[in-house]
Amino acid sequence: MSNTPVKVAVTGAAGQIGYSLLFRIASGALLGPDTPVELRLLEITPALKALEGVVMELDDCAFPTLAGVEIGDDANTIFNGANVALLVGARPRTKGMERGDLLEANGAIFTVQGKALNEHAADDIRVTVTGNPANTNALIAKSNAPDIPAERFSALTRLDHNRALAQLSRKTGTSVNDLRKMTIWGNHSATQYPDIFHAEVAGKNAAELVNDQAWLENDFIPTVQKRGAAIIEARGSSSAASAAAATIDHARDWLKGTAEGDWTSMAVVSDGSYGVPEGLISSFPVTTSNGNYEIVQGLEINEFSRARIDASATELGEERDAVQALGLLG
Ligand SMILES: NC(=O)C1=CN([C@@H]2O[C@H](COP(=O)(O)OP(=O)(O)OC[C@H]3O[C@@H](n4cnc5c(N)ncnc54)[C@H](O)[C@@H]3O)[C@@H](O)[C@H]2O)C=CC1
Ligand SMILES: O=C([O-])CC(=O)C(=O)O
Repeated sequence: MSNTPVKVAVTGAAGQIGYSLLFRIASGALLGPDTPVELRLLEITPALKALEGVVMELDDCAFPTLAGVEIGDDANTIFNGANVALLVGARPRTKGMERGDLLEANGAIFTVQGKALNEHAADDIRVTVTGNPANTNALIAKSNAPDIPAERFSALTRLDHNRALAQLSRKTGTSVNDLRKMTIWGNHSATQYPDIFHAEVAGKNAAELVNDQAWLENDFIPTVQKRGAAIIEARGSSSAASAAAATIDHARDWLKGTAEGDWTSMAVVSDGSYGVPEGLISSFPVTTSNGNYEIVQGLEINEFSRARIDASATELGEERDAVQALGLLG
C-alpha cells in the first residue's frame, strides 16, 4: 500500500447518498485496495451530530484502506488539500418537482464551495457534482473557481448511463457485460438523451439489433429520462444507493480510465463539440485515462438524435441564464 492517503472530500455526508457512498469509498471501491484514503466530510452544522454517528460506523468497519476521517461545517477547512471532491450535499426534489426547480435553493451552495475549492484544494483536484441540478451546479462551482482548470469539473450522468445499460440489457436479453458505447447527451434532467445509435451489444450495433423504433421512442428514452421520478414515486425519496454507486463509477473511471473499446458518459464543459454551446456543462461520450477525459469525436449524429441533443442543450442554456440572473456565476 502506498503511504500517502488520497484526500476525498464528500459534501452532504450525513445524507442518504452519503450513507451508501462513504462506506464504499472507505472500503477501496473508488481507489482500489492499495490506496489509503482520508475522508473529509462536509455537512451543515445541524447535521454534524448525525455525521458523528456515521463516523462511528465507519470506525466500526475497520476498513484497511481508511487512513482517517475529518468532519466539519466549514468548506475552507474540509476542502484543504483535497484531491477529489464529490459534491453531493444539496436538497433533493420531492414528488411533482423537476430537478431544475432546485436551482435557486441549491445554487448558492456551489458558489461557496467553488470558492473554497479554488482557495484550498490540492493542485490535482477533480470535482464531481452529484447534487441537483447537477450540470448547472457544476457550472456554478466552476465559474467560482477561476484558478482550477475547467476540465477538472464534471457532473454526474453516470446514473442515467447505467440505467440505460440496464434497460438495453433487459430488452436484448444480454448481460450488461456485453454492452459498450452507451451515450447520455445533455442535462441530467427529463430532456437528457440516452443514445443507442452508437452502442454495441456483443459487438453488434444496438439500434440495428433492437430494430424497434416504437420501443426506442416510447419506452427506452422516457424510462431512462424519468427513472428518477419513478423512484421517488415508489420509494417516497430519491434514489440513493444507485446514485452512490454511479458517483463511484464516475470518479473511479475518471481517475483510472475507461476500458479499451468502450467509453462512458460524463457531463463536462462543452468545447462546442456536437454543436453544444461552448461553456455549458453537458453530458458527452468520453474516454478517460489518468484523471483526464476526452470527448469522443467524429460520431455521426442522425436527425432523430440531433433534435434531442439540441433540446437538452437549450435547456442547459436556460438554466445558465437563470443562475446568471441570480448572480451565482463568478
Ligand atoms: N446526479 C444524480 O444522478 C443524482 C443526484 N441526486 C441529488 O443528490 C443530492 C443529495 O441527495 P440525498 O443524499 O438523497 O439528499 P439528503 O437530503 O438525504 O442529503 C443531503 C445532505 O446534504 C446536506 N447539505 C445541505 N446543504 C449543504 C451544504 N451547504 N454543505 C454540505 N452539506 C449540505 C444536508 O444536510 C443533507 O444531509 C440531491 O440534490 C439529489 O437530488 C440524487 C440522485 C441522483
Ligand atoms: O430524480 C431525482 O431527483 C434524483 C436523481 O437525480 C435521479 O434519481 O436521477
